[in-house]
Amino acid sequence: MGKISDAAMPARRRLLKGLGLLSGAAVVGGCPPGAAAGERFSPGTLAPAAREERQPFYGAHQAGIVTPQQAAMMLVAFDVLASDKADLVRLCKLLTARIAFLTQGGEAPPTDNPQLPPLDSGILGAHIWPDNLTITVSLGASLFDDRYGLAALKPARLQTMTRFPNDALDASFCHGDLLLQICANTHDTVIHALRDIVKHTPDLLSIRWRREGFISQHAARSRGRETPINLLGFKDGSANPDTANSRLMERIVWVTPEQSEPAWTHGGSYQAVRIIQFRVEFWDRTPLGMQHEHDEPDYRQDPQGKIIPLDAHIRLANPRTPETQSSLMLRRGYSYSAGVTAAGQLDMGLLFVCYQHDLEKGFLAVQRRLNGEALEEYIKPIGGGYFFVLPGVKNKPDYLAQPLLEA
Ligand SMILES: C=CC1=C(C)c2cc3[nH]c(cc4nc(cc5[nH]c(cc1n2)c(C)c5CCC(=O)O)C(CCC(=O)O)=C4C)c(C)c3C=C
Ligand SMILES: [Fe+2]
Repeated sequence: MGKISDAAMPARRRLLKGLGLLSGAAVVGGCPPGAAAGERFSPGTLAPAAREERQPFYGAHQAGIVTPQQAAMMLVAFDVLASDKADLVRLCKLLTARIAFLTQGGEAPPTDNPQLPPLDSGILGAHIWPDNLTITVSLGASLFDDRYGLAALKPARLQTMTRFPNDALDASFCHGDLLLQICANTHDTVIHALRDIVKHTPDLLSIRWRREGFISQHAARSRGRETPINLLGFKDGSANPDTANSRLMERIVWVTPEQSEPAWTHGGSYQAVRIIQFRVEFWDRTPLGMQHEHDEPDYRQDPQGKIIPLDAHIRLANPRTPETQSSLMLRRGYSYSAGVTAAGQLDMGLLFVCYQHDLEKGFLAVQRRLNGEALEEYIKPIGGGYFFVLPGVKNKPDYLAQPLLEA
């Protein structure tokens, strides 16, 4: 294995200075059911694993965004096959019913007739435990084409993801009419949920791409006290905004009536998804630099970048100036490990997911600042897309996307 040249060392040292080793103050988030009194969890940390744990389905916002991160996740993008708007309504009602059931749990439907296929995959046994499941539904810009007459109602900032300079996008891992972000305490529950939804929608949805993610078991076992470590070895998520602060979430994450957006979008959020492959073999051959995690940086005391270089990832991502306050976002990333690339390298990386009330001011502004950063030597974005997370379903007879489809 070749030794990395000296010339490459400062780049990695600089990266470490600006990444996990100066990761900002620990911020805390909501308190999930089943947590001990006083225990709080940030979005970058895991709730206690328990199959009885349940996230509410009904509410102003969908679950799975400010929800403390579960251990297992899957992103599944679909092409919608619905033949017309009425068929799209049928799909949304079906999704609502399945998600409401799966996230709250209950008895698996019995199969009385051995001649017929079973109604449930059976992989969770006779009882379907909620297992902290969330299924978050979002729509891609392509759903607002001429198929369903929704063009005039498209969220103002929703667009098709285009290539950034360091991207090597694989078309088979990009975009989609509809995206499900499925998260739970265990992968069994995530897979069961996917199979349930696919089984109920064969004429309405066709899978376009899929990726499974996880957060580190180390963080999982710490029950919220430690931020997950990503596959480059950085604590990732510690500088996230406080999800327990609902006023802050209104400002950063949720679309509100103050924005010039169609009324149906209020309570929803823009979601940017990026499948970012890491060059882990290269990274693992590069010497390490610093080793300490510090508190929230004060860039006003370091205008020349002597402590944190001006081009460090965290400084570019959030320069902490009054002008860049509008580009704050909530990150909810997961690691992925998916076999071997065609070039024989480990296919591992980050399923970067972030939420913001304005895609332009949030993800797009931040990614433009990050273009050309030193970290690019070790990463390659290969897929993803931009989506709009539907507002929550407030009450029982209502269904997902109803304000859009009945506008
Ligand atoms: C466009 C948005 C971002 C992309 C893409 C992104 C990729 C990326 N990030 C890391 C590792 C870390 N990022 C950290 C902080 C951080 N990153 C972004 C945005 C993107 N990152 C933001 C907005 C922030 C917060 C900055 C702040 O508020 O100070 C950190 C520090 C710890 C933390 O807060 O999470 C790490 C580590 C990798 C490896 C990566 C892609 C490969
Ligand atoms: Fe980052």
